[in-house]
Amino acid sequence: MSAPLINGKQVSEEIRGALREEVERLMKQGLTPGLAVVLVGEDPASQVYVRNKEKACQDLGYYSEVHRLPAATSQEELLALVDKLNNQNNIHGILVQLPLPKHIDEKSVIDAIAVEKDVDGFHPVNVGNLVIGDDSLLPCTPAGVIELIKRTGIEIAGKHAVVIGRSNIVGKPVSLLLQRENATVTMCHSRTANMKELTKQADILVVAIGRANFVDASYVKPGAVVIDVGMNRLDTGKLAGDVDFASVSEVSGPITPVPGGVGPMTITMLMQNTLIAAKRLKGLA
Ligand SMILES: Nc1nc2c(c(=O)[nH]1)N[C@@H](CN(C=O)c1ccc(C(=O)N[C@@H](CCC(=O)O)C(=O)O)cc1)CN2
Repeated sequence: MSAPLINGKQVSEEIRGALREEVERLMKQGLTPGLAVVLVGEDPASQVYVRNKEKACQDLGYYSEVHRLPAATSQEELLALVDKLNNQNNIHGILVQLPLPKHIDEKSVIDAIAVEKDVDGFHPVNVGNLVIGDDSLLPCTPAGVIELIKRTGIEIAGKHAVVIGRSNIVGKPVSLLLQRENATVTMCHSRTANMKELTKQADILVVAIGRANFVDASYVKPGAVVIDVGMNRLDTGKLAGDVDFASVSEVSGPITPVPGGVGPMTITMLMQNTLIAAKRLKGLA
């Protein structure tokens, strides 16, 4: 490997340091940011992510509530909890961990979260504001991708960015955020013809297609920045990105590893969103 690593853990720690200091200042003004996380069921990966969110709150001095509900929880029960949290003054951010059990309609639950407490940035009003370029709470992983690129000292403006993947939670919002940073953006997806012809034009390649090791060196222009948003658990138990790191890092420029790249930024951006939401709700921003 010759390509420089983009270190998500390090960038994440830098941001958390600044958040910690800001929380200390806000607490002197009587504001403690509060985050409620709701987990339904026992998905092992979700349990780890929720525990890490709880730890991040403790580490940064936030108030936190974790609601662990049985898998058989009904949609009505979950909506009643969301309603209670919407009206709770010490809670500024609400996150319902995804995926939800199949009998619960994700959209109904996301739509029920108060827009100003939607620290996941998934509510249609926040998505709409992102599309038109108005102020909104940004989805955590896409916001983390942009922070990671910028804080590594990589210029986005004027670059050709190619995004592989068109999901509502990563591909679409990351494309919009790259445009907002003045990149020229091309989107590819599973039905794109001649994908390599497009990806080989990318100065910045963001991969979020959800297929382990999908992108190898033949997709990448020499020296291009490569951001791997993939997180695929292999049968061996190992975590793999959507990028074949060994192959791509032979030709690429700066590249994110998995783990240790975009992943750590997701929870850090959640903490940042919670702080922003708390300040807005208190009239301090
Ligand atoms: N309501 C939400 N649900 C889910 C989201 C989300 O943003 N909001 N994203 C993912 C899970 N996720 C946070 O919830 C998340 C995923 C991965 C990481 C992370 O730090 N990954 C590490 C590796 C961890 C491991 O070994 O498993 C890394 O990449 O270094 C943090 C958060 C789905 N659900």
